[in-house]
Amino acid sequence: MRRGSYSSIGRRCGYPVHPWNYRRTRPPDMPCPNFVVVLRHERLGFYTPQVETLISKCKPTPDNYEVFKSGSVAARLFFAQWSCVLEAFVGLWESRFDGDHKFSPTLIPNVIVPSDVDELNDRLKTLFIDRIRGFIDGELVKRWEKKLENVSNEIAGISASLGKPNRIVYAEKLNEKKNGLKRESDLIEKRLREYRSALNCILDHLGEKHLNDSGDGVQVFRLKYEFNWSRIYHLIMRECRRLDDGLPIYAYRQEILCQIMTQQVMVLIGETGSGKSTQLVQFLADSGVIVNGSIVCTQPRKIAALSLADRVREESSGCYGWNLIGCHPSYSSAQKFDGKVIYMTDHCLLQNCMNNRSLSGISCVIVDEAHERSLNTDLLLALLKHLLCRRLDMRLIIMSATADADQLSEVLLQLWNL
Ligand SMILES: Nc1ncnc2c1ncn2[C@@H]1O[C@H](COP(=O)(O)OP(=O)(O)OP(=O)(O)O)[C@@H](O)[C@H]1O
Repeated sequence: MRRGSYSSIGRRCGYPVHPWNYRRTRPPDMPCPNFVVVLRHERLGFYTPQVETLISKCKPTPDNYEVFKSGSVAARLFFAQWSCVLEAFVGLWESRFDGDHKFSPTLIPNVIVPSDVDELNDRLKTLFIDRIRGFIDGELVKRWEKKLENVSNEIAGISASLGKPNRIVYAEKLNEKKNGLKRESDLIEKRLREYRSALNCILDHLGEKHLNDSGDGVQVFRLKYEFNWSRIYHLIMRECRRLDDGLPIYAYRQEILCQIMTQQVMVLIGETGSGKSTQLVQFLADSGVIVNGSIVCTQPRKIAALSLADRVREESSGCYGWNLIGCHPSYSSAQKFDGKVIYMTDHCLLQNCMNNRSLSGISCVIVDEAHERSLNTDLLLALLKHLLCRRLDMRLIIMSATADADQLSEVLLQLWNL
């Protein structure tokens, strides 16, 4: 036996002990475990049958466990042996990737040995790298490549038709269709490139070499040195969902990030539903382009601010800490900018701006639906103009679905020259 219970061998060997004292929370008849695997669920709810099934399939079986009927922790599995917890923990992540359950396992050791942490990280690195490689050449990518092939065949067919004598009206129609298909094919290629560069960025973090370059030189994820397996898992899955959804803005992620890195003000125009309001904040928060301070996205209406915050929280579940996506639908003097992304009404930001002229705590302001040109938006933009001169670290992004970018820039210049 490599190690006994925490109270005997763990202490005798002088291993450091995890600050969380399990003796306080474990059931009275349960011996103090050396290792605890916590199974968390992103959504609060009741999942006793699912978690019981998962535990029954866990190999090796835990020495003991607790199942919770509600809350974010679904269960805690207790192990005495390192070899057992290691196999069980890696197995739980494997089955998570296989889609057998939706619980994120976290290991809390009561007895910490650095070589154990290294062993666990090595095993998980191998598993994650293997799965990422699978995703890079997976079914989803093949489906998009097939679509790309079909579009290319269609373009070739139209080019062949255009080579024959045609009536002018018909030739114009064919040309229009060909241009549309070319745009679609470009978009698919760019989306695939974004997807690969995001997964390669995670491979980099895991210390794995890869052949493809990471696009425009912008890191789409800013990952800390230590491995947060749950976060990495959710980032991978969100990339797969993004490719699957095929929102137009995804194809331009690195281009947009490059612009924001180098320019203080940017005007972003995209058709309705292209993903501006929900995706851009996440791109910024992931990439670390906006390092300190919050990213504030203003909306003309409260309902839009609340619904977007909910949507982004749902989409990015597991990718950031708990309260990092917030919403301030109305102004309060006690408001703090402690979230990474905050949706608010333009009226609320204007009030904040009047009371805190330097907008300390905010590093990026996104003014959405700028074409609506409300009085609040215009006043806000006027105040932001002065602020941008003082705060060179600050970024302003003006977004609209319907406006012409040049026309909007012109209006802004006029407004700022007043
Ligand atoms: N609260 C929500 N619930 C469900 N789906 C949503 C929600 N908000 C956005 N979506 C979906 O997410 C996608 C991107 O929406 P998003 O609002 O980011 O686009 P947009 O370019 O900002 O559009 P608009 O210019 O109309 O604001 C759309 O397909 C939309 O249907």
